Amino acid sequence: MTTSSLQPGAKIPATIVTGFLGAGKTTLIRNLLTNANGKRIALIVNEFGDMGFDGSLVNGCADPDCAAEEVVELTNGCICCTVADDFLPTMEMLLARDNPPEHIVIETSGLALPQPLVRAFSWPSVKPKVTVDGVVTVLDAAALAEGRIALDEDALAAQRAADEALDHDSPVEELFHDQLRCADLVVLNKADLVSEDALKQVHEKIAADVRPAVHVVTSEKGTLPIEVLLGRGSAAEDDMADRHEHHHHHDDHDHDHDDDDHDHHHDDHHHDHHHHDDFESHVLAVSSFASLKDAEAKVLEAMAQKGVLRIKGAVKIEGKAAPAMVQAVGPRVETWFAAGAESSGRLVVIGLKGLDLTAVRGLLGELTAAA
Ligand SMILES: Nc1nc2c(ncn2[C@@H]2O[C@H](COP(=O)(O)OP(=O)(O)OP(=O)(O)O)[C@@H](O)[C@H]2O)c(=O)[nH]1
Repeated sequence: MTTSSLQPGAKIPATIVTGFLGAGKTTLIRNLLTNANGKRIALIVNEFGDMGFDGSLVNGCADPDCAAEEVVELTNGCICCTVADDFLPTMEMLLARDNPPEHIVIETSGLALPQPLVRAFSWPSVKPKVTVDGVVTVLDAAALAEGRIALDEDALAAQRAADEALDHDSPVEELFHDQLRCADLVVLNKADLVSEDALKQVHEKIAADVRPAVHVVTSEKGTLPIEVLLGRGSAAEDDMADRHEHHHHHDDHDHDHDDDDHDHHHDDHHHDHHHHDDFESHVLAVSSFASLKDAEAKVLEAMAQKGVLRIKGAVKIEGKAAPAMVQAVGPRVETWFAAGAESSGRLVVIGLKGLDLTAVRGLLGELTAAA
């Protein structure tokens, strides 16, 4: 099965993974690459060393234009390159390859602010070809439960002092808030190390810093389904207004009111009997929709049901030969006709265990026998 659903000529989606030292970014990404299912992912990191790839996963680079130490090919078809000097040249080099990646994942250094990196995607050589699919902020739930941002705050301070590119005047808490504010998905990692109650408190503590409609999921060792991590379609580079950096922070609560519903959604799907979120996915057979608009409206409504994170598939629209592709994540639903494609007449619904399947079925269709 291929997970690629790019429209022809579509921009390559890029996912930015942020989070402080030791939060579990590398662990999460390693997991993601292992479960790439043949999707060709390019990974941009500051240091290869961190990734801990074993030799069997690494090949020499086939591209004569790139220095071997800057780019490595992984045997699962993925590529990994380091940001040697600057982010943009690395990106341009990736885009110029004969066989460009299907998805780009960028691991930021723990102290980098995501906002300036997202803005770099508006650069003329990059903007037409790539879009920010989502900013994933990984948090160390164990450290946060103890009232710390990183378990090893001394190491964090040392990392900070050593990095001349950083603005040393802003307190580390501000960086933390900014990483949260820019997130399209927040991962509360290391859930195995904390109690249910502590996890709940951490969740409450960060809630005000997370933008409305952003999901907070918990994980152990960053193990999350690829569909939850990738394909969020946030186009963050065109949506910076609400991802502001620290200084406007106090205004945030005003925005939050109209989205109380969403916030409740996040709040009640955690902390049942397990320390990490379990996910479930269902395949629904959909008869047909009256129009693209009708499909969009129903899928949007289904996305608002408790626990639903993602809906995708290809469905029939009455009177149309071409099937409509459906991609939905968070508050965004995209539909488009894909001439020549087969309509599976099916939608895959992915979400947290216990999602409101009855409501979703009422809106979209029936479970297929295979599900
Ligand atoms: N117990 C537990 N340990 C974890 C979990 N996730 C990661 N770790 C461990 O935490 C340590 C840091 O994880 P990394 O993935 O290297 O963290 P990072 O955010 O990439 O850290 P830097 O690259 O140093 O910024 C490693 O020893 C991991 O094995 C988790 O869910 N539970």
